[in-house]
Amino acid sequence: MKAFLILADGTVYEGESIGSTREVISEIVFNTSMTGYLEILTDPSYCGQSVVMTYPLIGNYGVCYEDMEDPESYVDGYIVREISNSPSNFRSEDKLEKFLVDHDIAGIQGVDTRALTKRLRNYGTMNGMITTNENFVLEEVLPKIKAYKVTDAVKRVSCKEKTVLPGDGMKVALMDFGAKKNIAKSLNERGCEVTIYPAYTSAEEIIASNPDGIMLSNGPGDPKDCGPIIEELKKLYATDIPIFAICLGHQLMALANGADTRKMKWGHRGANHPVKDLTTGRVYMSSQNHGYVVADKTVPEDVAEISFINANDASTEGLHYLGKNIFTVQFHPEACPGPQDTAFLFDKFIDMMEVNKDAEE
Ligand SMILES: NC(=O)CC[C@H](N)C(=O)O
Repeated sequence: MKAFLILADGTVYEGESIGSTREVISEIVFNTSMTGYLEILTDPSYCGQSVVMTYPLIGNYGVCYEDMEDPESYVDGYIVREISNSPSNFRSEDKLEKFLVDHDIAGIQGVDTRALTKRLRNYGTMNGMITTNENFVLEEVLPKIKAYKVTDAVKRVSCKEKTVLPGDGMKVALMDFGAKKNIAKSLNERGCEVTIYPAYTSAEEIIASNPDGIMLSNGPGDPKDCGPIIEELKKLYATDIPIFAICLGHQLMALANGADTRKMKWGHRGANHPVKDLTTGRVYMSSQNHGYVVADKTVPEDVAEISFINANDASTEGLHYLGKNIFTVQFHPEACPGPQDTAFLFDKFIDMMEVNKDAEE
């Protein structure tokens, strides 16, 4: 069956329908990872978006359900050059197309994803519609496409009740704004007892549970849509509890402290984004998925300093809060997919919690 991708600028790409045949309007973003498609499809930060994979053959090692970063997929649409129908991998349990059907993801293959990505780079991230309706009327659908905005995303993806992963090390409260599984796992593997809290849990409840540290997760949408959460983070900042934050968590902590965020032209989504540690000068490869960023020069100088920058475009990739046990990063130290170069940041967080706990005793 034919399928069409219609961009907000009126460009139409014709391809073949894969996965669900439902019609979706979403934000169209591209990811440059060569592998890790299942981790990408189950990263809750893509809620309300359709993902274009720039690598031309996707699905060639099948579906390994263990690799999922969330039991659900919040990706609306999936755009590829070619989907593999003959996966070859001893871990594979299914074909990728079955996964797209099972999770109601509207897919399209046969798209010139290079041309599409160039367009998104030149004009910036755009909304788009994926449809199997051959009789669409461009003038009718374009206003709807243009009007689309990702809303209430954190509420949709966050857990509804708190859960505990037992451990006999440091006690960590993980705020789930749409957390990828490997964040809790990375802490738990290092012995931490991880309590995962719904995004809208009050600061009072977190503080009353007396955690050794607080982890703020990644998550979807515009950070400025999370006003009530930002208010709670201000209260958490005011305590002496060590805090480590990733991606959306990093953006929200910056907003809670007087900095600003802005939407990037096309964002960073891939598994080889170089980030430079400004203390040592060393560059690490990182996994990334973000469309917003902490705006340059908006971080109050007496509150935090920039710890990492992106080596490609010099945008802010990390903050270290002055006089506080708080550090935050825009990239993904939990990887999945992607290089594990920056996993040492979890060890840094654990050291920080231990030193802080010793000092208190
Ligand atoms: N992975 C994330 O946490 C993304 C944060 C935010 N939704 C952005 O796109 O910038």
